[in-house]
Amino acid sequence: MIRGTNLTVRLGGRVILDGVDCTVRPGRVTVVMGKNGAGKSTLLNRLASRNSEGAVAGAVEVDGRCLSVYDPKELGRKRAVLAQSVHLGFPLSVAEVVEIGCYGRYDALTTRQRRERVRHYLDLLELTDLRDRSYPTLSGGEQKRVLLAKCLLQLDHDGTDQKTNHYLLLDEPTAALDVEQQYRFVHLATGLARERGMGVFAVLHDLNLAARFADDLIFLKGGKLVAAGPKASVLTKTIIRTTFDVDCLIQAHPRADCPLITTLPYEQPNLAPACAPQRT
Ligand SMILES: Nc1ncnc2c1ncn2[C@@H]1O[C@H](COP(=O)(O)OP(=O)(O)OP(=O)(O)O)[C@@H](O)[C@H]1O
Repeated sequence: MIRGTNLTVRLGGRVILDGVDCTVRPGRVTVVMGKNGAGKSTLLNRLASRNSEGAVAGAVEVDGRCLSVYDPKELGRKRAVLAQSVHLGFPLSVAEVVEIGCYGRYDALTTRQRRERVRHYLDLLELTDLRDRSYPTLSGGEQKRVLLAKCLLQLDHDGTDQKTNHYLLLDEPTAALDVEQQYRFVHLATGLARERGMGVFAVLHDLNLAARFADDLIFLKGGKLVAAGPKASVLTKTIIRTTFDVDCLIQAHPRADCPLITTLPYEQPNLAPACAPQRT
């Protein structure tokens, strides 16, 4: 389990994360939600990094050991992080970017084993046709899938350490994906949690994707925890209103075993130019 206690981050003279407690459990999908600037990426970075910028209080334990005592390679084999966006300044091919996922075990794998793994994850993420393309020339959604393939390869455990927990920390993984790819991704991530016992932590903006995808939810507002816990207990109208300042309806989904959330429109903003001539 990844356990964060009293996580407090101060940046640019402001408290960005304020005494947040949270857990990421193996075999479960935990989704963090909140408005822009609520502190979601900051929380993810704090859970993922040995030296997190601006951390002024709190502790992170990964499977009972303090995050800061992990050797970087050991930590890299235990958890992979998909950042919100990654810009490469040099033209690596798609296959080369995915192969970076082998870094933590580079010496332990033969060239053939590395190639096989790269091929497997390119295939899994439907990237085989793009394998020789230059990464910077890909679309945003294609780049996201390449980085996800790299993360999965990073956690590929060869069947040798099945009992070791692995964690996938994803910052807006579906943001640039088309509708089909979003749902393919959701099935892949939930499959990794259910079948391989992976602990998945994801920042999402889509309430319905979260309602379908998450086991546990964390709601943040202004760097503070609004609520955290199993989906059934925290996915409520009151918590959504407190977090997003938006009213909603929560109904049973007609086709899936999860809630369906409809956000309700609020007053239209006045779009008239500020200096519009007054009508007489
Ligand atoms: N290095 C920094 N210096 C100053 N302020 C920062 C720094 N990094 C982040 N912030 C501020 O911290 C707040 C939280 O940022 P964070 O990226 O965690 O938000 P978020 O909830 O992930 O937002 P979004 O949904 O827009 O991605 C924001 O107001 C942001 O401007």
